[in-house]
Amino acid sequence: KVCFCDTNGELGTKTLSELQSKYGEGNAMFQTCDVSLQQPMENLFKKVKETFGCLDIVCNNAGIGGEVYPLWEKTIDVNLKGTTRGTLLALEHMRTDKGGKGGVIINISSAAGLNVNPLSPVYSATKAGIIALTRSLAMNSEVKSAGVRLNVVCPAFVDTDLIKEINDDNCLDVQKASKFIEMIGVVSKEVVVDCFMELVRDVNQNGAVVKCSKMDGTQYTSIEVKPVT
Ligand SMILES: NC(=O)C1=CN([C@@H]2O[C@H](COP(=O)(O)OP(=O)(O)OC[C@H]3O[C@@H](n4cnc5c(N)ncnc54)[C@H](O)[C@@H]3O)[C@@H](O)[C@H]2O)C=CC1
Ligand SMILES: CC/C=C\C[C@H](O)[C@H](O)/C=C/C=C/C=C\C=C\C(=O)C/C=C\CCC(=O)O
Repeated sequence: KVCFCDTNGELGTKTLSELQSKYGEGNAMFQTCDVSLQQPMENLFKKVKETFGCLDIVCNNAGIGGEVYPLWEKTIDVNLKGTTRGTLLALEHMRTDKGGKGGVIINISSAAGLNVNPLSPVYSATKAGIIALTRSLAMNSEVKSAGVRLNVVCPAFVDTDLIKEINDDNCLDVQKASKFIEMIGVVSKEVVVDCFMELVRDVNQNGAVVKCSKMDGTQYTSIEVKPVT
């Protein structure tokens, strides 16, 4: 069973029909919802719990690019605040100490958050924030005891609309970006899905940061962690 949300109602409804005809009407739900808004997101999580009984897997995936005002602020609202909101709501519904059944949260960051990207600094900062948020919660002893794992996927370039829409609003130098993307290469959506599924299925993965790139393949990063006592 799956529920997904998007601000694009038309695309969401089309995808919902496809999922329902493949997996059955009662097994897929779509809600138009903006991840940057608290109340609609709270309502959505409640609705999923009422409809499906519990939440086992949550993916915070919504993301945009924007480097000039007011788009840079929206980029922080959607990418960093939206992912934080979705993560905290997911935790609330999944934690065994709050009546949940445990589960796994997968957040979608970017290689731009692992590395730096001088052509999209605001985007890059939001994606670095997502990595820090996810790893920090994954290492929190109370979250661990409550049966929730958190992992993060950092794709380099993926064949989606996001990289087809590079312009002066979301990039500081479109020509340089195009050359950079050509150099790194672009992976298919399936590569990211495989990585996502591995992090869902492997119960030993908690706090994992995985980069998927055409140039380097799929790599688990190793960042030294000094345990907080
Ligand atoms: N395409 C790429 O090269 C890469 C993408 N990513 C990340 O992957 C994730 C998915 O992006 P793509 O599928 O590539 O882009 P996309 O542009 O095809 O899809 C993003 C989706 O998010 C939705 N969305 C935007 N703002 C929203 C909001 N406020 N609330 C709810 N939904 C909203 C859009 O309507 C769209 O359907 C994003 O977080 C992106 O930053 C990360 C690295 C590389
Ligand atoms: C170069 C892109 C510039 C602008 C793009 C816009 O901001 C756009 O809206 C979205 C960008 C999405 C970027 C996705 C991935 C970015 C990856 C990197 O910047 C770094 C990739 C590889 C670095 C080499 C490595 O670490 O392996």
